[in-house]
Amino acid sequence: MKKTFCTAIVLAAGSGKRMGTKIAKQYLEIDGKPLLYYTLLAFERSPQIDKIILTVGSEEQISYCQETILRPYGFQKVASVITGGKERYDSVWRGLQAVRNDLPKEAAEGIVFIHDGARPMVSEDILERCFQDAQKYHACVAAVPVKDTIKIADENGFAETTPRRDRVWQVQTPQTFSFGLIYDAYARLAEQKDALAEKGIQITDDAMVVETFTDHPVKLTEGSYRNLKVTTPEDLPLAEKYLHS
Ligand SMILES: Nc1ccn([C@@H]2O[C@H](COP(=O)(O)OP(=O)(O)OP(=O)(O)O)[C@@H](O)[C@H]2O)c(=O)n1
Ligand SMILES: C[C@](O)(CO)[C@H](O)COP(=O)(O)O
Repeated sequence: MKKTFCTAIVLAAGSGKRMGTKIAKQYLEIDGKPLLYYTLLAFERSPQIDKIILTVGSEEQISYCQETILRPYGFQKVASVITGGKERYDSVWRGLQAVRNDLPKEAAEGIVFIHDGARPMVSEDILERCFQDAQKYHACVAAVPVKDTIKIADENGFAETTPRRDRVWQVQTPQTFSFGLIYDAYARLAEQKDALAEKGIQITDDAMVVETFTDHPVKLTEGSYRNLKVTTPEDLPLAEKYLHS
């Protein structure tokens, strides 16, 4: 049976403000290699992934990635390196358009994995589970049950509500979709993002775009507590520990 074409959009166009380092966090090194190397390696090695679209922060970063990561380490699946946008969702939208414009038509008939470049610990097991669930449900996100009690705050910083902990999940990436579903949802976001911003609606993940513009349910797929997003300084030694274990 013909394999479903799978594309990964790896997001690395952020500036890493919360990390507080001079260079963007995705280029911080572990064992002499940038974090982004490890993220790309997971998708390069995955038998599910056919092509990768990489979004970076600038034209200079395109050259930097090609010369210091893609060429030296022989990444074959990276089909395009493009510049992202101001917000994460802008970068995703540019990546989705690249899938449609730069890749064979099978890509737009297949599945797309949208993944944070700052999550270098993504495993083949997670990719496989996301592939299976995306084939079955057409929309899924890697996620783990929260361990702490979560509270929703009011505007004054007081606890307002406490959701049932057994119904609260901490969402990760990849966020994986049938390409047409996520492309059409993002096309509507592109038209309405200013109106949403005026209403104070923050689009912080891709599932939200599907939830906002479609009635399609999004499956929560088992991720891993090791699949952390390197965001603040204390995350780096943890990522290093996980990479070595
Ligand atoms: N305009 C943006 C913003 C973020 N990202 C990417 O999306 C992922 C998750 O975003 P986040 O962890 O917030 O990264 P930054 O935006 O770089 O971090 P910060 O918010 O601390 O600046 C990262 O791999 C980041 O590079 C992106 O491609 N384009
Ligand atoms: C998409 C995400 O990784 C899911 O947890 C998260 O929302 C990204 O947020 P960020 O502020 O762009 O890192």
